[in-house]
Amino acid sequence: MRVYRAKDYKDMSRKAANIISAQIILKPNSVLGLATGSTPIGTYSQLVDWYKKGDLDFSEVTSVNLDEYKGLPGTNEQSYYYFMHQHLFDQVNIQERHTHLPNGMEPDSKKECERYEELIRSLGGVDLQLLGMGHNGHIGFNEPGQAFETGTHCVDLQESTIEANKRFFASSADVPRQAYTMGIKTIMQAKKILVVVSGEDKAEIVKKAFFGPVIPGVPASILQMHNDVILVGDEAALSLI
Ligand SMILES: N[C@@H]1[C@@H](O)[C@H](O)[C@@H](COP(=O)(O)O)O[C@@H]1O
Repeated sequence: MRVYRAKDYKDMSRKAANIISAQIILKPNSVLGLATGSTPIGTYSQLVDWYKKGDLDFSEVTSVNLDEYKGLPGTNEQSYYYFMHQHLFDQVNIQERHTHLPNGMEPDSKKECERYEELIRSLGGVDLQLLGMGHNGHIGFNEPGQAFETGTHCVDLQESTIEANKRFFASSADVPRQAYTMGIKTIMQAKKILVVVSGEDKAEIVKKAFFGPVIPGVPASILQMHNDVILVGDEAALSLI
């Protein structure tokens, strides 16, 4: 694992965007695994900026997102579909048909998870997977305790995750209780993984995930077993390592 220390959130975003940008320049038809959450917003905005300056071209890029709330339509502002269109897809020249997320409106979990897993396989896998990390070490929506070997599946969100994400909803009662997410196995199959972390509140989990034992209780700890992981964090998030 390589660790890039950034001085603040802006610097972290620029460093992460640089890595994604290099990926696209070296392989214009890359399959990017994308993430939501507040941490990668600055990374997306930096990519949009470079695109607008003419330095990046997304026309051949394909994207597959990590996860989506079950039961939220793409028109809902809290859906990850909406988030991705707002922060990236609508602002660059990626082709809509090349952008993929789990379909939160598919009620049949088995059917949707199989479709998504098959889609990723048919694309030849993910070249670069961007990840944020929850306070309990979740990646995507893989909550602590789940088996490392799962593919895309439907999860019951933990109370702490619902609490953390309620800031985006009117109340915690409005936060969906389930989500579709790529599994740990799906994530680990990506050729390269880029993790972004920011803020003092992530320092403890960063230490546990990257320097503690590899255990299902800390889902992100499995990343220690991947042979091409880059961790980009700001001073605060990396303060304990
Ligand atoms: N499903 C997403 C994760 O992919 C993300 O990593 C996490 C942390 O979000 P933030 O970056 O806002 O701390 O939030 C959500 O639960």
